[in-house]
Amino acid sequence: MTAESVTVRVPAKVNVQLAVGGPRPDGFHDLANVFLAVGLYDEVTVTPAESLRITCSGPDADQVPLDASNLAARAALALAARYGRAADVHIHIAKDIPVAGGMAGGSADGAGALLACDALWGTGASREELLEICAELGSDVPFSLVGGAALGRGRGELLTPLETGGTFDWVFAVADGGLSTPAVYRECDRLRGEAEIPAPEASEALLDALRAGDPAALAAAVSNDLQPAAISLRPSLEATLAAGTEAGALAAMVSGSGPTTAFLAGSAGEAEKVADALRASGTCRAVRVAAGAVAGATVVG
Ligand SMILES: C[C@@](CO)(OP(=O)(O)O)[C@H](O)COP(=O)(O)OP(=O)(O)OC[C@H]1O[C@@H](n2ccc(N)nc2=O)[C@H](O)[C@@H]1O
Ligand SMILES: Nc1ncnc2c1ncn2[C@@H]1O[C@H](COP(=O)(O)OP(=O)(O)O)[C@@H](O)[C@H]1O
Repeated sequence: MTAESVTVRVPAKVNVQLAVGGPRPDGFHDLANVFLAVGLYDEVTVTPAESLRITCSGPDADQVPLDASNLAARAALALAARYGRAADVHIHIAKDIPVAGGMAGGSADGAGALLACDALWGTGASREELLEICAELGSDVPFSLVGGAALGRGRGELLTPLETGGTFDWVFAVADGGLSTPAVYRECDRLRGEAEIPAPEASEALLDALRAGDPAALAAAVSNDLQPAAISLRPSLEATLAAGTEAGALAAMVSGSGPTTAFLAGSAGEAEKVADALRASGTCRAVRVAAGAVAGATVVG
């Protein structure tokens, strides 16, 4: 690694509320998407190179595309195009966030590569410009840059930061294989049929619970409109959710579009107990423990 490398650390997310409106003419759905950044991280390192190249390491590395469809490559190309320069970097992704798991790993890499290239190239781009590029890359990418807790409106890209009054302890059960986000939204529409869909709104009780740092109150208020669709496409998630509930989790839910399932615990110690029980249950591929809220994309070296 040369002295010119820049490394950015970017967290995963869990959606503590995901309220989904009806389909829009552009194919997206309006959301009230309450994001919480949690301490599972990808690290994105950019180094000057002859031309754009991507490598990836980590347990799920074989599932990450290494061509121009990778969100990190798209981020580098978008920033380079805006500043009239070549995207001549080697991007290395040290991936710890489960792939296609509903934890925004690809979005994290997009935000990470953007911030890393910006620092390496010294573009002087404003925060607003970076957020604009993030929104072009994907609905969840702006949140990966910002982190903490935030309400995402529109398709999730219009962020309002939220206060959190304490740390929330989570357990994540990683499932075998991924779920396609567009397929889960389509299944949500199919299950809803002709029903009238109200405009999505953030729950006041949920925002109060975040502000108070109260896990029991948060557990009572969490919701995910994509959960029935994820379970419809992957019925085995029911068994994982039941195993976490039996183990004493305060709340058990699908993380975003899934198939990762998320369990809120009352303390770090409780989280370890839930994690042990999930590991023993044989209902998932891997179990991770992480707390949030944590900071968004951050230059670490
Ligand atoms: C569901 C959520 C919850 O945070 O994330 P995941 O759980 O998959 O990580 C997000 O809405 C995913 O955001 P992201 O993965 O960035 O989606 P995008 O790349 O913008 O869009 C991919 C596809 O998802 C669908 N999509 C996405 C966002 C949205 N508000 N409405 C949609 O219908 C569309 O079919 C779109 O073509
Ligand atoms: N840097 C990246 N890391 C992971 N997946 C990526 C990346 N760039 C593009 N993708 C694609 O995005 C899809 C969604 O992956 P990911 O962002 O991890 O999940 P989710 O959208 O469920 O949070 C993957 O199947 C993969 O094809």
